[in-house]
Order: sequence, then structure tokens, then C-alpha cells
Amino acid sequence: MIPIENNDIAMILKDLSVGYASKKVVSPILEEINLKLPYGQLICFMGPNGVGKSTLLRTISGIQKPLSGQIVIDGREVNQITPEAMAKSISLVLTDQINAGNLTAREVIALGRYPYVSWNINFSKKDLKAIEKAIKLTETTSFIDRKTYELSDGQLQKVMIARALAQDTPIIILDEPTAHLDLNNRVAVINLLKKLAENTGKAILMATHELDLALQTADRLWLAGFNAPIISGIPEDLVLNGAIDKVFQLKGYDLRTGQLEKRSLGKKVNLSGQGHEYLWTKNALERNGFEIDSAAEHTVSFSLENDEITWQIEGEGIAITNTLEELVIHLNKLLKY
Ligand SMILES: Nc1ncnc2c1ncn2[C@@H]1O[C@H](COP(=O)(O)OP(=O)(O)OP(=O)(O)O)[C@@H](O)[C@H]1O
Repeated sequence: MIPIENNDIAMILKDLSVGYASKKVVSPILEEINLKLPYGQLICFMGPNGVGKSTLLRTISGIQKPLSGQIVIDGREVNQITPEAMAKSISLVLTDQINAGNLTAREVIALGRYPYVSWNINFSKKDLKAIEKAIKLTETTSFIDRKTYELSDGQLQKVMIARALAQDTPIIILDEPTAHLDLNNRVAVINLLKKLAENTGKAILMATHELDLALQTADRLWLAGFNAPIISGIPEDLVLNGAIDKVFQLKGYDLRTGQLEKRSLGKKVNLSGQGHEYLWTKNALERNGFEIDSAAEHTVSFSLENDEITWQIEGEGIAITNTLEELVIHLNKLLKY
């Protein structure tokens, strides 16, 4: 494997231990963390509930002290960096329970410039340019002058990402930026972050539970399991070497196909064809307990004409147009289910 060059590294975590300490007890949550955060990559930080993702993100963003070990940013240890310099290095996006009061989306995004503006908040041309660039990149223009309490969760989430962009830091850290979003917005947010890492060279680290999206988009995963060091690797390696299975102990989800495991009721049918019609026919059959088997007695095929799909159960003289529901009913009758 080609080693990552040191000047491509935004942050190094050395023998880091994170957790909570009171006067009486020390409770380590994640230990022996040795990781590098490279520039220009989107890293998805994954692991089961309560494993310590937020704890680590808060620690490396400087809002919580490490229990031991080192966090090195751009060659300097974090405890030697002033809070002002930290604010120019890392922006943190916490998307849960956002309370932006009476501010408009534009005002929230402008807050991202706080490390750069003087106490009387005089925006320079550079500040205004950074704000406009953030608005453009996140496509927030259409609701930019609305109060934040008038925005949907997805719009608000984009505003918080825009604020981090306006802060213009080489590192962006996000804690579950796709929580509460619909599928389109989840895909939009993760694609936006991927594009930003690629086009701006920023190091972007996000905690997420979106296994399917992360497998398809992230440049790298950090995988945290209970009582084990965090593993770092590209998604495909972590699927094939079993690391993901081990960490999540997936039940009912087949990682090799990225789909829920199908229950077979012993009904076998052969399916011929290709394309997305094939995939959705297969989905309907498997979801209804059929197993696709080329040696099965009955074969389903389909043809396409004028945007209509017609399925046939070969040799049975049955033709069904545009509804898989009926196909399943016929097959169940044929196989006496
Ligand atoms: N302020 C705190 N004091 C003590 N323990 C805490 C504190 N905050 C969190 N914890 C504990 O630390 C552990 C890790 O919590 P954390 O929120 O970091 O996990 P997570 O991986 O982000 O979880 P999730 O996926 O559910 O968001 C949990 O056992 C939690 O109860």
C-alpha cells in the first residue's frame, strides 16, 4: 500500500485516549487511537450507538480534553494551539438540536467568519466573499433570507454546513450531518461533502450511521467497535476482510450485496432478463420468499414495449402487464402457496 505522505496529513492522533474524568473516576471510552486524517478525503466515522464517536469528535475539535495521548494538527500539538488558531483550523458541525434563535440563514452562515472579524463585526471583502462562496457551494440561495426556525431540517443542515465552509478551515468535522433527513437530502449532503473534499482539498471527517451511503461514497472509513482499537481503511477492504461484520455484527443485512437478507420459503423460480427491470423483479420475488434458481421448473421472463413491461411465466400462457403484484399472485397459485 502506498503510504500517505506526512504533508498530506491534516491531523495525527497518537496513542490517544478519550473519555470522561471526574475527581474520583476516570472513564475511558476509546483508547489506543492511532490514526491519520488526510487532506482531500471524506472519512466516515462509523460504529454502533454509544461506542464513542461523538466523544472522539468533540475531543479532536478541542471542546473536550483528551484523557491521554496526542492530537497533532499541521505539525503542532493541540494544547500548544490558541483557541483563535484552532478556530481557523477546525470547524465543527453539530447538527442535532440546532437552536439559531431569531437569525436568518445568511446570518448563521456569516457567524462562520467569527475567527476573522473584529469585535465590532466588520466584515471585510474577504469575509463577504467567503460567505457568498459557502452559500453558492451549498445551494442555500433560495432560502437564505428566511429565519432559521422557518427552515426544514434538511435546509437547516445545509446552512450549518455552509457556516463551516464560511469558517474556511482546512478541517471540517461533522457529527451525524444526515440525521433526520429524507433519502434525497441524505444523498445530497454526503455528495456535497465528498465534492468539497475533492475540490477544496479539505479533510472532512463525519460520524454517521449511513452504512450504505458511506460504503459507496467515503474515501475511507474509521471503524470503532467496543473494546478494540479504531480501524482505518477503504470501504471495500473493510467489507472483504470482515471488519465491518465484526464491528456491527450485522443481523439480516447482507454486506456482499448491500441488501437485506432474503428469507427463502422454499419456492424456487428461474428468472431471465437483465437491467433494472430484472433487479426489481428479483426484488419482488425474493421479498415474497422466492429463491431465484436456474434449475427451477418455472421460468419468468419479461419484454418491454412502449414503456410497458410484460412478464410471462413461460409455458403457462400467462402474460401480466405492468404489475409485479399480479405476477407474485400467479406464481404463488402455480406453486400452491
Ligand atoms: N458527559 C458525559 N459524561 C459521562 N459519560 C458520557 C458523557 N457523554 C457521553 N457519555 C458516554 O460515553 C459513551 C459514548 O458516547 P458517545 O455519545 O460518544 O457515543 P456515539 O458513538 O457518538 O453514540 P451514538 O451513535 O449513539 O451517537 C456512552 O456510553 C455515553 O453514555
